[in-house]
Amino acid sequence: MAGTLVYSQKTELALELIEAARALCRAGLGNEVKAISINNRAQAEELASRGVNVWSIKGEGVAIADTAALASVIAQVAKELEGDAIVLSSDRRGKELAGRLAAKLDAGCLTDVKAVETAGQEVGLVRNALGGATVAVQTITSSLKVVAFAPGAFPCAEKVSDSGIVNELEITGTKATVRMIETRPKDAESTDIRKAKTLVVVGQGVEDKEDLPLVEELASVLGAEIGCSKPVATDKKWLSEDRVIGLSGKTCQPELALILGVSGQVQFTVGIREAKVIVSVNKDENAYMNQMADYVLVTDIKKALPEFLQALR
Ligand SMILES: Cc1cc2nc3c(=O)[nH]c(=O)nc-3n(C[C@H](O)[C@H](O)[C@H](O)COP(=O)(O)OP(=O)(O)OC[C@H]3O[C@@H](n4cnc5c(N)ncnc54)[C@H](O)[C@@H]3O)c2cc1C
Repeated sequence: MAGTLVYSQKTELALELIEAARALCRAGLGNEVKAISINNRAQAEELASRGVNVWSIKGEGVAIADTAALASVIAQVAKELEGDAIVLSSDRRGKELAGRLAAKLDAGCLTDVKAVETAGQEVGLVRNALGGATVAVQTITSSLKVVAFAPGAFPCAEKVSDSGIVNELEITGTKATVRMIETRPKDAESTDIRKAKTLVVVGQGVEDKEDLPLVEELASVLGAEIGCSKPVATDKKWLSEDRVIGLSGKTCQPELALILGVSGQVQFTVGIREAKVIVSVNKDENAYMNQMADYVLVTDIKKALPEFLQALR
């Protein structure tokens, strides 16, 4: 038995993956967590401070956006270190990397994994199935496994006094397939709604864009972040995609979710069902969202928004 290899270019996610990989080891997959860091010495040291040995790889010309080149590098390292499992983050880039690596290494692969269980003699990987309507425990039967964990599924590994070792490794001959022309920071409104204690959620029931400032004011009075259903971001483009809740967005666990005009399709509710208190405002008393809510207000949002603000200001 050899190692479980962890990689994410984002340090916070890599720290979560260390805990995920430890859970895999406890369940019987691999006996040592090892981390990979590519062209990022500072990250390598941060990971080592969590008590894992790190391979800090210098890959000339390997850009983070170049998932084909990243996959080549990680595949080489996995062979060298005789990894049993490669653990990635199920964010956009991580999912692409997972598929590429699995194909390169002839490994089985699961993405969007939320937890680890033992399933008989096997390691069970817990993930949503049937579009989020149910939860399944699945196993990978190939000897080498690629597992991508949902961001936030595990807490970040804590610093320990006994740091791991940072090993330098140079990889040459990787062919870059992407040329980086420019990098830009995300726009200022970008946020991580997964961390919000209170969420005001905009659904398509918020029919007029002119009502968004009222929603923003309501969020500000409540000290809340704004989330949304998918069509509000992807079809209407009123809010950024990193605010989408659900299967193709984020899974949130706020103390309070005030949900404005969301019908409650399973692809949405899978991302909010762990909220402590759900309030649904919907003019349709039979909306699915209301079945999950702790409190339901059957009314038109146009009427509810000013009244909420008047009561809370
Ligand atoms: C593979 C796949 C992945 C998906 N992933 C996601 C995902 O991650 N997140 C997501 O959200 N969706 C996702 N979807 C889409 C999902 O199925 C729904 O289409 C979407 O959630 C609907 O958004 P909505 O509830 O805002 O809009 P609608 O379904 O149109 O619902 C609007 C609601 O507002 C109410 N309403 C209308 N006007 C008013 C008013 N004036 N006052 C009060 N209430 C009003 C209506 O009664 C209705 O209940 C996915 C779909 C697929 C196929």
